[in-house]
Amino acid sequence: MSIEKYDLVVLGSGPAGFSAAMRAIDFGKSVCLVEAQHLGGAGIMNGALTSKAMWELSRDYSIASSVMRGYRASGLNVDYKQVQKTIMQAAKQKQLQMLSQIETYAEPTEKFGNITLKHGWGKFIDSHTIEVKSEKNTELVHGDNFIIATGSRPRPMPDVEIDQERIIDSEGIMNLKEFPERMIILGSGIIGCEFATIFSNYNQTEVHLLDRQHKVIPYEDDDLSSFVSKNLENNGVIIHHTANLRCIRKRPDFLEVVLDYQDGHSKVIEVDVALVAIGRIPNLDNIGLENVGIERTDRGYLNINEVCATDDFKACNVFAAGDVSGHAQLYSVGELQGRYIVEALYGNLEYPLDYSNMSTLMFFKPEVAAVGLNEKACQKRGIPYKVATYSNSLVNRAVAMRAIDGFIKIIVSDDGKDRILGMRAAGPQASTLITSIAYQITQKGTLKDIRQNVHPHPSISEGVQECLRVFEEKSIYKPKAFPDLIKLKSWKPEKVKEA
Ligand SMILES: Cc1cc2nc3c(=O)[nH]c(=O)nc-3n(C[C@H](O)[C@H](O)[C@H](O)COP(=O)(O)OP(=O)(O)OC[C@H]3O[C@@H](n4cnc5c(N)ncnc54)[C@H](O)[C@@H]3O)c2cc1C
Ligand SMILES: NC(=O)c1ccc[n+]([C@@H]2O[C@H](COP(=O)([O-])OP(=O)(O)OC[C@H]3O[C@@H](n4cnc5c(N)ncnc54)[C@H](O)[C@@H]3O)[C@@H](O)[C@H]2O)c1
Repeated sequence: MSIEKYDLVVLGSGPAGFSAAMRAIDFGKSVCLVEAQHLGGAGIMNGALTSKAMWELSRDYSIASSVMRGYRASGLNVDYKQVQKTIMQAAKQKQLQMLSQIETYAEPTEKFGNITLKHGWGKFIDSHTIEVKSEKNTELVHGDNFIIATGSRPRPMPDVEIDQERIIDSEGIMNLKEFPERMIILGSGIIGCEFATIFSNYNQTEVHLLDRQHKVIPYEDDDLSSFVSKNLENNGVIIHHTANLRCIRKRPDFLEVVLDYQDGHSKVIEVDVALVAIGRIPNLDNIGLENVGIERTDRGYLNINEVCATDDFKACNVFAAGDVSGHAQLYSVGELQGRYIVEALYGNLEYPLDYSNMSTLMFFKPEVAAVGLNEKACQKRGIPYKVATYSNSLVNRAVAMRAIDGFIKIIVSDDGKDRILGMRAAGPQASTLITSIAYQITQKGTLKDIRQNVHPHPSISEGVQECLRVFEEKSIYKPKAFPDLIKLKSWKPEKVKEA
């Protein structure tokens, strides 16, 4: 059997694998991209793009059905099948762009390398060979270097069998035939809260959300968790705080869900669909890790170093990027790592891999964005900080939009240096606002560095400007006049550490 040879072989075409492959052709390399399922991985299908398409559509619907804006739409109705069709059009559009680029670079040119896409399951035979197995055939592929970018899948819930019809996870959303009348979402992290937002926006489904703790998105500070909880409830979501799932009994026409609360009482509810969203686990089974001597961490991820190598850089030809790496499971992290590996291999590394400025966008109602440290993280690390909060209800643009629900919260170090440590933004355009502070975190910026920036009017970003002014007691609107809307406080550990 003849073996095709490549400079770089990438397992998985999600954000991590695709970005690595595309960066490698910039360096004139021959690349083989192996994909077992959907081109684009969870970055496109059953993941980031499809869920965001669904969120956007649900938000439009929710705005159209509102009655507080001087208009009242009549005859408004929504059809799940049509919604699904629109989402699939979005996914298809993106996949066709990816395919078009792959086809454009099928042959090498003087300046660029070339890329070959193979559909099939990739598995290491040895450290320079993988087997690619599809329904039609099995072939061997040789590579000088490899990147494992096989992503993640939903974490199974003990004793809950996913049938992807009535008991689904995020991979089964597209299998639903219509809006369920009643639904429970198990897990109140980002995916759980995003789908609770989406289904409650459509107002066709009675949405229950199981939250094992007191607050949803438990890793965030209490003010943000409470804000998200309150808004979900205002949108009609029934949140079962401090509840654990005992079991789901499948009846012919409904599911019987038994919940046990921390205070000892239990509740039985009836729903039509249960959606499990309790985290994601890496796809590392049956890819031949044992044939290349790579071990997994206690948490099941790949043990990678500062350049995403699975061993000492000079001795290593197997790298890992994206959700398998054990870093935050975000599209941008996968892209960053994938591109970084290629630059480490074929280019000159100009800066170390930096995760401190990675923003997380959460598509709730309203949207929420996070970058850098929050109060919980500062306190855990013993970092003294000051924190200012500024409500959107004082920001003219938000007032004009009639969308005053939200706030800006910025944290700076309280060590005389005033270094920007983190920001949380909730409200319209939060996803755009976060990048200015993310940039300051990358640049190790201080309050002094950014206070000269003048923000245009009327913009939501004026809230960031005012929030920064609060630290120096120079804001136009004052905490004394609006104690509930503008806040400044500080925290110091007993033993102070450097930020
Ligand atoms: C519902 C949902 C919403 C999300 N929303 C966001 C968001 O708004 N913003 C954000 O930043 N992140 C979001 N994420 C997370 C984001 O999608 C992931 O972090 C990202 O897709 C991970 O990229 P990756 O390349 O590591 O893996 P993946 O995207 O999972 O891609 C891995 C690919 O590898 C393939 N593969 C697996 N094993 C093999 C094998 N042996 N051989 C060949 N191919 C293989 C898989 O089929 C898959 O296509 C969301 C995730 C979900 C599930
Ligand atoms: N907008 C975005 O950036 C975005 C959107 C969706 C997903 N993602 C990524 O996908 C990853 C997975 O999302 P997720 O929401 O599934 O995970 P998550 O880690 O954000 O949240 C999981 C939730 O499930 C709860 N949980 C865990 N085990 C449970 C159990 N047995 N019973 C009840 N609750 C349980 C946890 O307490 C937590 O609240 C995230 O870490 C995130 O990085 C990102």
